[in-house]
Amino acid sequence: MIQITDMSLRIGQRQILSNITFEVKKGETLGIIGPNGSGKSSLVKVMSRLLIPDAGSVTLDGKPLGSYSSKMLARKMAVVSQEGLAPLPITVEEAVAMGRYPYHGFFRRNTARDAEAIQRALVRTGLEPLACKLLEQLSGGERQRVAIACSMAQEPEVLLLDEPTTYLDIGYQIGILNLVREWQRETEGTAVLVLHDLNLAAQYCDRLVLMESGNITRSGTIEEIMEAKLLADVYGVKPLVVTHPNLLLPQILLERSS
Ligand SMILES: Nc1ncnc2c1ncn2[C@@H]1O[C@H](COP(=O)(O)OP(=O)(O)OP(=O)(O)O)[C@@H](O)[C@H]1O
Repeated sequence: MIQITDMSLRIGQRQILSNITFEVKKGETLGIIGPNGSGKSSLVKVMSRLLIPDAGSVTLDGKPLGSYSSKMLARKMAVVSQEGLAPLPITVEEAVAMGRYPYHGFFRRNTARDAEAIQRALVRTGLEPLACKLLEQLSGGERQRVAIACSMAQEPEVLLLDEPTTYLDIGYQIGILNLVREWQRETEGTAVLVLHDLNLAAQYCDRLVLMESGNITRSGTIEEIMEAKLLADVYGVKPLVVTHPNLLLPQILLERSS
């Protein structure tokens, strides 16, 4: 669905990403992990055309990303950025309605089809009771849910979520990731998730891409990435890899150093 080949990105004099090659397959959940500053957000920005690489290619459904009009791209792909939604004085419903922009522009009235998509996104994200509240009256976690509702109202084929669980308590973290999973089941959508929590990444992703200093150190199955020596080298910690007793997936336990 998305193919990135030999892609490199410079910003000013700085090499941010180098020789990135990987594929996101239709219907899968791909996790991007790696230490702070390793290039995960920059990679998501390239995948969503917010940053233009200076070498290599990025294609979506076989066509260069650059060949899509903004509206066509927004119908295919929705992005929830790390920054989330600002606490603006607009209602939750108005914010979610912005997700319909690619179908009619900002200044046209919502059609019945738009209203249906907005309502579905509000229900799916459990935001219906908050529909008339202002964003500025919501908690950070609730605003995060609004950002995701907005991206779902967009009815994309691919959702790119950059650290969707940052600042959220464990209940909200699981809630957000379950939401994405349910959306995928219902729509056969594709998801790319940047996650810091490796245990959640192992539970919710089909495959992982591990980044380090602007490069992909390894990409592969959960078992191939959740490997003690590899994670120790990349993160500089001493992880103990154990098997989750119910899910039978690798999970890590960390040891304090002194
Ligand atoms: N606009 C910019 N100008 C210069 N350097 C930048 C710019 N944006 C990002 N960088 C640098 O690129 C590198 C990768 O940043 P990026 O935000 O992609 O990393 P990340 O893996 O998402 O980090 P984090 O986990 O901390 O969010 C960092 O060293 C960062 O300082």
